[in-house]
Amino acid sequence: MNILEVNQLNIRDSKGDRVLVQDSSFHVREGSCLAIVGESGSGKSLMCRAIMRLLPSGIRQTGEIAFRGERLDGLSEREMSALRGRRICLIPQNGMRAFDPSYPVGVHARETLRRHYGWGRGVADAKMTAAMESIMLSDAAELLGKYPHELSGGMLQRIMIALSIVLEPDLIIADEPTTALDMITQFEVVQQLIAVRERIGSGSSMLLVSHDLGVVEQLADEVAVIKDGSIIERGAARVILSDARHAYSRQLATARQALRGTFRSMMGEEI
Ligand SMILES: Nc1ncnc2c1ncn2[C@@H]1O[C@H](COP(=O)(O)OP(=O)(O)OP(=O)(O)O)[C@@H](O)[C@H]1O
Repeated sequence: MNILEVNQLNIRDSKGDRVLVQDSSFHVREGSCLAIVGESGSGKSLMCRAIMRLLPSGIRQTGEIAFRGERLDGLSEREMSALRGRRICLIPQNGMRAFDPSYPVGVHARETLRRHYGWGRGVADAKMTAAMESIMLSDAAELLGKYPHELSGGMLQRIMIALSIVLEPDLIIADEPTTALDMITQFEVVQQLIAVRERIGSGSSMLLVSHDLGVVEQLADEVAVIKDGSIIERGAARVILSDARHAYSRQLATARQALRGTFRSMMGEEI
């Protein structure tokens, strides 16, 4: 069964009258991870935000988006906001964007958990602390007391991952979760995303966006390749990464070889 189905998604800049994403269709199977890969500017982030119905003003979307068979494009804003975070959790590209800059990150986490689960401060903090410890973030109390600008992008991303462990969403959308992180932090964040999928119930479904096929190889079951706003190839991750039909996909796959060696050596495997 598909947890997410996107049909004929079109995204257009209504001011500039530019087509940014064209006729894109894809689905995420229950319990599996679909990676959308493509170079910078190809439309990946816009797709994620379109699913969450969080596109900036001036950008228009058309097409069908169904989550567990229910059309998201037909929901009211109130229904959609009840679903965001709780059932579909977006880990955005920029960790800073995930948190309200005017409050310590713990206040944001508490408020999110109160809104979705009705938990008070004590329960919310205890759950966050346990989730943070489970992904090797110690000193939870100190971290939760800090404002977003006092923490690095990688740390904010990890706190967001901890929050998604507590929220137990049905679907995680991870938009370039490792961009702008150094190699060690990238490796840790990927390990934590693997752990999140294992930890949440029978295995959380994931839509992963990345231009880094080293990361995709670690996480994805299936891959869709996007170029200039259109999906040009889809298939099982091992096929796309090793035997893609499209020249552009093969080019991306070649670029991954260098990263693959680094990841393997970090994992202690022989290259
Ligand atoms: N608010 C906006 N108004 C107009 N054009 C936009 C807006 N946001 C994004 N775009 C354009 O849409 C295209 C796709 O952007 P998008 O951010 O989805 O790319 P991406 O594949 O996620 O790349 P990256 O990994 O660099 O973020 C780009 O050409 C970008 O300039």
